[in-house]
Amino acid sequence: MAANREPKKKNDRAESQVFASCSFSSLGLHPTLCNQLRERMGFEVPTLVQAQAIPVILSGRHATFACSVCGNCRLVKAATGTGKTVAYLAPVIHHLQSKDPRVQRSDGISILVATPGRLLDHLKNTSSFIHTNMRWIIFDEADRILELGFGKEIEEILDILGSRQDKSLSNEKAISSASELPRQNLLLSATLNDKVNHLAQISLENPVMIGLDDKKIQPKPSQEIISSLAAEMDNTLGHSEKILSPSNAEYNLPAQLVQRYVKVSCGSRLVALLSILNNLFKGDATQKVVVFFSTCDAVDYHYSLLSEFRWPPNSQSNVDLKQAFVGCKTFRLHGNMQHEDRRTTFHTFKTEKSAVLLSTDVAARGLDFPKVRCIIQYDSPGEASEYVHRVGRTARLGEKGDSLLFLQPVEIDYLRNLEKHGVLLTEYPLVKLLDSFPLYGQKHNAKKLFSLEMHPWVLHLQKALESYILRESTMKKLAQNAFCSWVRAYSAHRGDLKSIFMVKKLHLGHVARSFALKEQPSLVGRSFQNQAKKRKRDLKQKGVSKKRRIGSKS
Ligand SMILES: Nc1ncnc2c1ncn2[C@@H]1O[C@H](COP(=O)(O)OP(=O)(O)OP(=O)(O)O)[C@@H](O)[C@H]1O
Repeated sequence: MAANREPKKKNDRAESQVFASCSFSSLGLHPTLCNQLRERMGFEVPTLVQAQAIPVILSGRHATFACSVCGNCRLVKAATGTGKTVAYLAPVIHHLQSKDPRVQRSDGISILVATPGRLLDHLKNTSSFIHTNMRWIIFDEADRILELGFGKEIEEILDILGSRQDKSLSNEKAISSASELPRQNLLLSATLNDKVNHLAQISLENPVMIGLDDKKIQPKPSQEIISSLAAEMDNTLGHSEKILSPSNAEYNLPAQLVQRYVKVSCGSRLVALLSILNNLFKGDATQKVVVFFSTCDAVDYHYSLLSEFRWPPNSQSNVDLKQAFVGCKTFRLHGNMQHEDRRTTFHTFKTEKSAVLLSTDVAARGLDFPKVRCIIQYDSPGEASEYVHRVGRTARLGEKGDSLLFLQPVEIDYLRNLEKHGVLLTEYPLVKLLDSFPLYGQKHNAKKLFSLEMHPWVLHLQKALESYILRESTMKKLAQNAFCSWVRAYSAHRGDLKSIFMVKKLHLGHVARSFALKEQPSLVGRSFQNQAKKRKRDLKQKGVSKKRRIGSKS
């Protein structure tokens, strides 16, 4: 979440329906905190999810509220970029600011941000880690924590903290001893699934679902807001089973987000990507774009290619006249980079006005880059929830945003998968775009094409790219590494997705073309096949059934 000193005015985005028509103070927040939100962060009014969540979280054991729902458990589901962070942090800070006597430095840690593994370790092994006054347990990106396999750790944490609902002692222990106030557990995500459902069941008693009908928030005094929200939620929801019914698996996407897919055969993917990026920055030189890849190697290769590849490629051209093919600064972000490099990239890309960021899923969730205009998913995301989080890096807080998903013709069924979650995409007119590139000073028209690969512009750019990679040995090595890890990642799709992203259906020669490799290098092919054979052998020896093994992708 970013500190933003430019005041964001509600009127600028009247149509976006992101902001509520009430003030922070009317939600019951401490006046000092309201001033800080306005003066230091530039937040004039709350967003809709904040207007819904803040009074509910603030209410704690409030009598008016307690009559309709049990006062100590909350569940927040709202679209990406709607201000969920402040929705839970503001009430926490409000309580810290209102404490009498005031919180002292010597009281220790007031807010602890932790990963499940480290937290559990401290809870078990650090004797000086005192948690008796713990008031809130907040699971941000709850579904991801569980997806990553931290379910057991979370259950243990809840057990140790006495916050698990199915334990006989939990209600007694869940009262924090110093404040005598009930502990609140908050789960947050833009996407909920069965695993979150389970976590909600074991950690939340009659949770309140925040982020339902956002439009009903009107300016009212805080007490009235609390009462009316309580009544509204009670009428709409009633019990937790209803809250977590399967219909809620449908994802909240920003209404103003324009979602498209581009159907392109494997061998023409790279040309399509570069042409689309070139066109985006030609159309508007001041914009930011994020491109998602499946592996660190793929990010490294495309980063070098975008940074180094010059245009026009003709060797007779004056070197000074050659330019980068895509007219903007290029950045990369992935998990194999040094922490400091990642920080620098993050902060620089944040403030850039015109740039493209190439990234793995390390940037798919939670990261808040202002003014990203377009998200390109060059490698498909897998689970639909990951699609939602990736596209959520644009169209934040009511801003405009576009997203583009690359799919090969054999992968087109992935659209059905998204449709099941209420995510609908329209097709991007790729041929029209390719037709617009002048060739040898002439515009061409490829209406009578049999396939995209035969499009004159595709042939022209592909040839230039392949010659470039052939000349540059470092680039060739990067391309080969990227090819290998791309195929590995492709073969690691799981569940239903295995029948859509079938490695058997891939023509490895065409995959090589998508890395501008003239041929599928035999060494690369052999090493991949050897690795696949070895994996199979290992699994057989261990008696393990065929199971997903990605290793670290991002
Ligand atoms: N009331 C407000 N007024 C103006 N800007 C705000 C307000 N609340 C939050 N923001 C800004 O909105 C942006 C998105 O907020 P945040 O990152 O909390 O969204 P989120 O819902 O958690 O998104 P994600 O699901 O992607 O993590 C941030 O830049 C934040 O500073």
